[in-house]
Amino acid sequence: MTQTNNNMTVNPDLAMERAKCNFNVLEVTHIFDGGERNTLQRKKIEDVALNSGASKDALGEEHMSPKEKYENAVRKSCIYATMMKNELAELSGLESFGVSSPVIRRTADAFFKEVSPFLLHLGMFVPTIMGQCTPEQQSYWLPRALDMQIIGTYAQTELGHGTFIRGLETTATYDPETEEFVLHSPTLSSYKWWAGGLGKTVNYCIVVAQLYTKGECHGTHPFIVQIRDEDTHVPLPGIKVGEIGPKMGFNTADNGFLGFDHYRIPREHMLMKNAQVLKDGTYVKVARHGKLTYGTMVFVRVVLVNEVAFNLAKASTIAVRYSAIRRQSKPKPDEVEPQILDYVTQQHKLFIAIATAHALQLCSTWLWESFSAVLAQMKGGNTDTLPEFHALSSCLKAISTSDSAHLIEQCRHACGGHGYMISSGIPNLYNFVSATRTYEGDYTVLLLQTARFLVKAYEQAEAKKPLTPTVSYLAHAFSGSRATWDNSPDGIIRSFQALAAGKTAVCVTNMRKRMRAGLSQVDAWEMSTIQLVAAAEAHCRAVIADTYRKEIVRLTANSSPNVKVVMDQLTTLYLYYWALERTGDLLMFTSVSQKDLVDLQIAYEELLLKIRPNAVGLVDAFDLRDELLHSTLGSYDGRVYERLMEEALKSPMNKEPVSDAYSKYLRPMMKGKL
Ligand SMILES: CC/C=C\C/C=C\C/C=C\C/C=C\CCCCC(=O)SCCNC(=O)CCNC(=O)[C@H](O)C(C)(C)COP(=O)(O)OP(=O)(O)OC[C@H]1O[C@@H](n2cnc3c(N)ncnc32)[C@H](O)[C@@H]1OP(=O)(O)O
Ligand SMILES: Cc1cc2nc3c(=O)[nH]c(=O)nc-3n(C[C@H](O)[C@H](O)[C@H](O)COP(=O)(O)OP(=O)(O)OC[C@H]3O[C@@H](n4cnc5c(N)ncnc54)[C@H](O)[C@@H]3O)c2cc1C
Repeated sequence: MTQTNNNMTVNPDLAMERAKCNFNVLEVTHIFDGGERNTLQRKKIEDVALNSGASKDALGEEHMSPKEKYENAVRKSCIYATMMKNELAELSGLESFGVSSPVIRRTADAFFKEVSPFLLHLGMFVPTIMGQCTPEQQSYWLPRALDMQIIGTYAQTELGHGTFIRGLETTATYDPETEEFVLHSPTLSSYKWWAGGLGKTVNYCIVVAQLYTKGECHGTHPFIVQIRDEDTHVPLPGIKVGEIGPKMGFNTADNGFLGFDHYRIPREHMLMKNAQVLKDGTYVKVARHGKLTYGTMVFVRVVLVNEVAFNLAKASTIAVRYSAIRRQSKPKPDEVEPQILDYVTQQHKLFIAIATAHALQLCSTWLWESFSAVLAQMKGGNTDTLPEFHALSSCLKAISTSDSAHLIEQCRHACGGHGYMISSGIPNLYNFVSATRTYEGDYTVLLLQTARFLVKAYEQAEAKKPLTPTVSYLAHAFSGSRATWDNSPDGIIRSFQALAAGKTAVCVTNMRKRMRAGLSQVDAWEMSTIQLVAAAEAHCRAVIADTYRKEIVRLTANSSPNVKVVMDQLTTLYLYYWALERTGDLLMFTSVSQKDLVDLQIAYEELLLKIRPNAVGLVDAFDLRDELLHSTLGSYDGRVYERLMEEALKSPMNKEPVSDAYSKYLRPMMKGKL
């Protein structure tokens, strides 16, 4: 066993990997964090939040009953929220604590193997108050929410409808006599369903309901609604609320249901930034864009790209470290069993996960900056950039969550049987991230939103009208010849854009054909949706590839030579991987030949070998403390087998030498006395 500086006993294979790494790990950490200052600030926050040991459980969460798990999660949420109000608020340098800080959010992961019941309070309740309230409403609600005097959630989805918001059934009918809204759930399918924290934790929620005033329906609007007594926490009369039951993950989030029986709230509890109902019941539209009430969803879609990048970084750290200590099979009889990381197929499974974590992390920062610019313009009354941003955030949310879920599962495959243990950390990561593909807008549904934008942009390009930046490549779609293949990074990115343009053109052509053949526009669109989803996916891959490449070139401009090399290798790997995944499309839409593709495969395999010696260094650069990983397989010291055994011995099943099930069932059955 090798000793490190701080006297930690480290598995010798991992120690060897670290000795072999040829680049400065800290420099890459700074790139991933967005600069040295951010790294220092993150570390300070982690030290304060995690060094006290407050995040630890006496008994592993996985051995608790559902009720114990929930109560334990509330206990730790309260500890963490108190830390946020006190020590962490100042350190995080945020005006309003925690609300948009990925570091605060990530540090919280040390406290929860699943999720906090407060996630929706900070993730959607507070952002909705910030985004949908008038200044007067904000000054009343925001301090109470930030100080955790009230805890809230976001109740939009109903039993009958999640995707189709316009189809929601909950009604909010204005009564000018009492200046109140009457909230009502007219059917079983109108019951709110899913909101995180609603089951047992929150006392307030944002409710999205169909607004009726003066006998007219004005569509869905948000309302802030008290559902439990602020002192006793008992549900208020007219409210039917509870928890929806066990799920694949999110089992500490007490997702809930909620129904209203003619439940009254004051007029001022409608969130009135974008639309108002006056005392006499007159409806006044304030916003210049009809979809601004969907703003919180757009915010969360942006946040999620960062969230899944972080979770993928965790899974790849676990799987790469484990692959460095795990030895299996004997391809060369005279040599020792190799580390499984030496198998090229293993590298193929894992290095794309590292590269994707980088790509998504950098895209998320870029997306956040674009979002801030759109918000700043909207403050000045200009909503022109919103359609492009909605299209962009929709596809990035869809692809980042779907790719991350797939790659986390691939990391589990890479860990063999031990990856299936809860204690490996990977099942919880997968259960969490696979939900992100569905919530906040399902994958297919969001890609079809992007496709709407692409088709419109294509028609603009056809009419030689100006295009917005992310689709400017469509201007080249009418050259009449296939894009020229060239295997440089810029050449591959141009090919990805040609794929997206080509697929969009095919969709438009097919829809026009179908309409000429007599189909309505809606039916022609529906018949083309498989290809429209593929076009939007191709567009998103082009955007991610282009952004990742540009950002890495920019961020490594002053890096040391070896960091430049390894970062360049990772971006190239990302481009080769996706080119090889899409060979059929490249053959359709570019001049690539069979020989070019065979050469590209060989170049890809050689690149894997070049990255191999730096693999552990690359995941170390994510700088994920053991407390965040929650993993027997991925800890920094690589004491995998010791940890697996330690965890197994904690199982309550091992507390008694003979299980009660023996005398109750096994013995009678074996003795023929059952
Ligand atoms: C410290 C802690 C800090 C942070 C927390 C950290 C992490 C938090 C992470 C996560 C939070 C935790 C958990 C979240 C749990 C999940 C919560 C939820 O799921 S809430 C519910 C979410 N629900 C959805 O997302 C529903 C999806 N459906 C829709 O968005 C819409 O219904 C639709 C599919 C977009 C369709 O809408 P609609 O029918 O109204 O519109 P049309 O299709 O007819 O389109 C008309 C026109 O409008 C454009 N448009 C649609 N949406 C938008 C938008 N948002 N912005 C701008 N424009 C929009 C659309 O493109 C059309 O344009 P056109 O083509 O006509 O020009
Ligand atoms: C863990 C978790 C937490 C959640 N938390 C919250 C919360 O806090 N608050 C809240 O309000 N909601 C929450 N939700 C609900 C979530 O937002 C919805 O489940 C999600 O938006 C998908 O909607 P749906 O369930 O209605 O799916 P559906 O729309 O019924 O989707 C089912 C299938 O139909 C397809 N489909 C639907 N419409 C179309 C279409 N137009 N074209 C093609 N295909 C289509 C979808 O692609 C999907 O494959 C949560 C969900 C989960 C899983």
